[in-house]
Amino acid sequence: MQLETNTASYHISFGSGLLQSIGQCITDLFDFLPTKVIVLSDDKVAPLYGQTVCTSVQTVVPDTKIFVVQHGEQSKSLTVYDQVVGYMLENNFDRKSLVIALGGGVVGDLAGFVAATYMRGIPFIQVPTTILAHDSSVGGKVAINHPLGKNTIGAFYQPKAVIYDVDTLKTLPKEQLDSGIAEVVKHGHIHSPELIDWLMENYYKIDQLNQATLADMLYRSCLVKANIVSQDEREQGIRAYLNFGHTIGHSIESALGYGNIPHGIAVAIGMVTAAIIGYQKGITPKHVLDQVISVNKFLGLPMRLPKEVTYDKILQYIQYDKKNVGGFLTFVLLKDIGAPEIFKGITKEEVLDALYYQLNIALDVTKG
Ligand SMILES: NC(=O)c1ccc[n+]([C@@H]2O[C@H](COP(=O)([O-])OP(=O)(O)OC[C@H]3O[C@@H](n4cnc5c(N)ncnc54)[C@H](O)[C@@H]3O)[C@@H](O)[C@H]2O)c1
Ligand SMILES: O=C(O)C(=O)C[C@@H](O)[C@H](O)[C@H](O)COP(=O)(O)O
Ligand SMILES: [Zn+2]
Repeated sequence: MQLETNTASYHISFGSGLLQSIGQCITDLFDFLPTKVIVLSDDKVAPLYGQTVCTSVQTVVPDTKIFVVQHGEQSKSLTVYDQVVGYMLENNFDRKSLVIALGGGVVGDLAGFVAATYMRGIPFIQVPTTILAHDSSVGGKVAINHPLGKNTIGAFYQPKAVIYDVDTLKTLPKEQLDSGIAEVVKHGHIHSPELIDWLMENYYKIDQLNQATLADMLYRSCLVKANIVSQDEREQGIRAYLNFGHTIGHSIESALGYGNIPHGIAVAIGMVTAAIIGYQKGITPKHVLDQVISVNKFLGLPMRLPKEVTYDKILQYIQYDKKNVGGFLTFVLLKDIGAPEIFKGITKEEVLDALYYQLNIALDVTKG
């Protein structure tokens, strides 16, 4: 799959055994080989795949080093960013060096932000290893978190390539499956009713981690993402649709302290809240709200806020959402499945009403 934006054009490869060929990819991508390569990974992924990647890259760039951060959302921080940049400076990484992000969305966002800012920008390649990272590795949003707001320190900076070796998914813990599927559901709700149907029909194989079905799902979901990003790289309009469920989702993540809920799980809850807000405003038809709820139920995705998150905290953190303009809360709401729209000026009362409603349906669903 090729993604064309205003600033870049790059290939997203899906397949088996791709980690072993990253060295060759680098040769194909660059007229002049990078001077040095830093492979950024985390302490769960590096022991599994770090050596394979480094060995492949070292065949073309002998000066390749791996830098390993702790796994988890806490690594998307200024502190860890500072450690990576410090390491690169001390080891004489220059403007012709290359960053490779080997891992899930945390490593991808962090490494991308390092690449975007190190000496005002050096190239990077995304090597995603989670299901969720089909979303994070494509499209060039790179960021770290501030304690007050998710991804509030970041950039739009496209990778030179995305290399998705689906063999890596064999070691992904099962609990990461749901989080990744939530972003597939999001892509379906905003752009592709067919993707939702496909997901429901194929869920048995997905749940069994059937590799071919997983690869098919990632391809279908990436198509949606690539389509939207190619039309609106810098979120001047329709790219905000990709934020469906994220206003509340990000607030839940911030309220719990980063790393205490997987991103996709928070988004799954946020999609239900957004569907309720839309329903209560007369924008989202009841059958669409019902479908959002039933898809979550079918896939075993949660419906309600974690008990520890108070409504006050949600109202506090939604203030820092990047979609807000001039202090007006902005939500992506559904007019239909596959037909989102951006709504400015949602009030805190409307959000609170939706959260009460959500608690009640969540209780009903649990009873049922
Ligand atoms: N930039 C974007 O457009 C975008 C889109 C969606 C999400 N995100 C960001 O992505 C992050 C979440 O990404 P994630 O869900 O991939 O989380 P993650 O990167 O934390 O990975 C989840 C866990 O799985 C482990 N892991 C990863 N790959 C593995 C493998 N193949 N085998 C065994 N273990 C493996 C990791 O060590 C980690 O513990 C969030 O910070 C979110 O904000 C960004
Ligand atoms: O690519 C996008 O655009 C998205 O919104 C994708 C989201 O799934 C992702 O979580 C993104 O990082 C959220 O963006 P943000 O601008 O709200 O931080
Ligand atoms: Zn997301």
